[in-house]
Amino acid sequence: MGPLTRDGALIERGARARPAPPDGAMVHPHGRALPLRVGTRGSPLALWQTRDFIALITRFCPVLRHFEAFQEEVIATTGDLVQDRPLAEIGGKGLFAKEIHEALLDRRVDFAVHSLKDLETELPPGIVLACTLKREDNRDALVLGPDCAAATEEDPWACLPRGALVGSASVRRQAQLLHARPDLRVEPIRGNVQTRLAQVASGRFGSSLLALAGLRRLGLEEKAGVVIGTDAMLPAACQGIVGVTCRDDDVELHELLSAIQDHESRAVATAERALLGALDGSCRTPVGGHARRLPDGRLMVEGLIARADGTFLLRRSLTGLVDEAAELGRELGRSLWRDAPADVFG
Ligand SMILES: NCc1[nH]cc(CCC(=O)O)c1CC(=O)O
Repeated sequence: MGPLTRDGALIERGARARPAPPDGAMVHPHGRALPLRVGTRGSPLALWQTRDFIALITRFCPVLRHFEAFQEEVIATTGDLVQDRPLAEIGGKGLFAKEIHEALLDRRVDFAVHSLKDLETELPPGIVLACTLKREDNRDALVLGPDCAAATEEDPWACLPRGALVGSASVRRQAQLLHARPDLRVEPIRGNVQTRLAQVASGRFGSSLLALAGLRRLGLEEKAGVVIGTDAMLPAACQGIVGVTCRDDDVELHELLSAIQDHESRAVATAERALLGALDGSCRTPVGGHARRLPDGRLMVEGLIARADGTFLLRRSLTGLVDEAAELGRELGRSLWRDAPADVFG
């Protein structure tokens, strides 16, 4: 195995997993059968993230570079299959991961790559979050249609005309937008990033809110008309972070995966997932979370809970030691939970 230090700037882009060679399983020095089967959703963003991860792990484990070491298994999830309704209506948690967890537990795949913000805080027994990658920018961005004005620095919403229709299926984005701009209308927009962009370009929606991370990974950053600062819109917990799951009894793979983990990202993910867990809302509950390291090394966690129509919004922060990331997130979550009206929990 090669050196396990990580240099985010050196990640190879666009590496592709290939099918296993016809002459059967290969064995790598730890006695493990190759190829390793990687579970992934099939959206362009999911595939990009999976291939980026394969490039990364290959970099740190050169032995995997010399073989056709990975095999992608594309898995359709409930979140992918239901395109005609907002996910909040379907209910339940982990709509983008259930089928992927099942594939892991059935040993149809060895590990899986996820957008961590779509992964439920309590994983099924037998599955662990083995690794989190360096966080991409976690801010949201406005994609602007032809009727929008030029963006200004001081007011990110000023470019939206009065009464404009904004496409978003996220109650978190909707609540914060309506809180700032009660004149706007928000209607659900679904589908992958490209589909949403097309619906703004066609005029069906005046604008849309998307994660900057997704646009950037897909090479579509120029579509971000305005990048919304976290003061104006608190991102979703773990937005911009890719996480990798495996079976907890797969000790050697777990070790390999956790060796390439980004520790900073793990700390903020731990705090943000604990915050989310403590709030215990339904997927109709608008919740935001953002943790970051301060220059003095401590961890600051910000959290937000709101009513979907924007008529209630509570935002607080808590600062503490990085080693207590989970406790910090949980305590902040509990404090928000105590002071939010019952109806926001859906
Ligand atoms: N729910 C879909 C989803 N899951 C992760 C991302 C963006 C990438 C990331 O957060 O890492 C997106 C698209 C979006 O919210 O615009």
